[in-house]
Amino acid sequence: MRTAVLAEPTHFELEERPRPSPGPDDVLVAIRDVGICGSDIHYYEHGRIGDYVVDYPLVLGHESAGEVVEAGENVTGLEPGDRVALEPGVPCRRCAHCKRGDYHLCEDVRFMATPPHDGAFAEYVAWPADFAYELPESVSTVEGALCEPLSVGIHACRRGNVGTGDTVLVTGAGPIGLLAMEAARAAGATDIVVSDVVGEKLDFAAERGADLTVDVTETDLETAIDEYTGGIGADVVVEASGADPSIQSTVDAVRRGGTVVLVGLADEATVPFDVLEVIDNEIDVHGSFRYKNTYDAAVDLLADDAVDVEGIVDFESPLDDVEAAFQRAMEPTAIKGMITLDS
Ligand SMILES: NC(=O)c1ccc[n+]([C@@H]2O[C@H](COP(=O)([O-])OP(=O)(O)OC[C@H]3O[C@@H](n4cnc5c(N)ncnc54)[C@H](O)[C@@H]3O)[C@@H](O)[C@H]2O)c1
Ligand SMILES: C[C@@H](O)[C@H](N)C(=O)O
Repeated sequence: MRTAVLAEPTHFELEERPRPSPGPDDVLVAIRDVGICGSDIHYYEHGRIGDYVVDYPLVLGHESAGEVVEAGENVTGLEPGDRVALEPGVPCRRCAHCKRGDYHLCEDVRFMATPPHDGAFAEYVAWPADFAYELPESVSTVEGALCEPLSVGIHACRRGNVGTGDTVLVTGAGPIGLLAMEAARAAGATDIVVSDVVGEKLDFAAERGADLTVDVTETDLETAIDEYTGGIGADVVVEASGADPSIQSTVDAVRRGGTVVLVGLADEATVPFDVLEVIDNEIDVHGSFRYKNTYDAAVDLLADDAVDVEGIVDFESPLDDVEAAFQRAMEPTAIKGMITLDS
């Protein structure tokens, strides 16, 4: 099968590799669409993210969907011809975290495209059937692939307990912020404010329904939120930029008794943070790591047309052009590139 392999920093090679064989509990999936995520770009450019260091060659891509072509002997509920979204992190199922139900915190998770595990920029992937979610007729495989970043947004909104009538501030209008905005709206938020430092990103967020956008290079975020909420502050802040100033501003923008959800990964582990504001204002600060039990919800939201994910895709490229696609994805105004594979 054709496979795009990251052979060295900033260089892919197209290789012929053997088609994987599904185990008894797996499905073999002919991949149709794979999104390019910021973490793929980071591995492409820098060869590492924190302690995860690429041992070349590595297959990138973890936002994937395709068509089942073979099902292992124990698989029930999926058969050849079914279209599925693949949840990329398969946990050990045995550790204390898995047994508590926090399978996304499993330390032995096999997560696609996270060293040393290969991802989905390939014609076929064999994957455990219980981490493959059937897509109804009305949901495309592009949408199936985007269940992954949508899941990050759903999990963040669950961590923030976003509810009916809430005002939610999303800081950062990249794919994660835009899809957190979708998830917040679907969870009942009626007012969504989005901040960024790039005007084009904010224009795009406004086109997609943000009620207010704030360019923090021009306007003070706390002042803008105060004006919008009559001095109260946002009920929930979802921090989706990873930028230090944005992380610091969350505690000023949230209301007393509100919740801050930290999704964006800061460059450094330590960011100065006003803990007295957190204490005096009883602010709940939650980390949000990947997701758990979100794929069924993501597929249902898509089937109900309750979220728009496909609209964030700004270009599609074939597997053969993966290198050019990554170069394009690195442009400052790019949002989401999609690698498409022929049937
Ligand atoms: N916690 C998790 O499980 C998880 C999962 C996926 C991604 N992430 C992280 O979430 C973040 C967002 O991911 P993405 O793919 O959307 O990234 P992205 O780089 O595409 O988007 C980040 C956005 O933040 C904007 N930004 C920069 N400085 C800002 C500031 N001071 N205020 C407001 N916005 C600012 C950028 O212009 C950009 O539009 C990244 O840090 C990523 O690593 C975390
Ligand atoms: C969750 C996923 O999208 C993220 N890029 C990660 O590797 O954790």
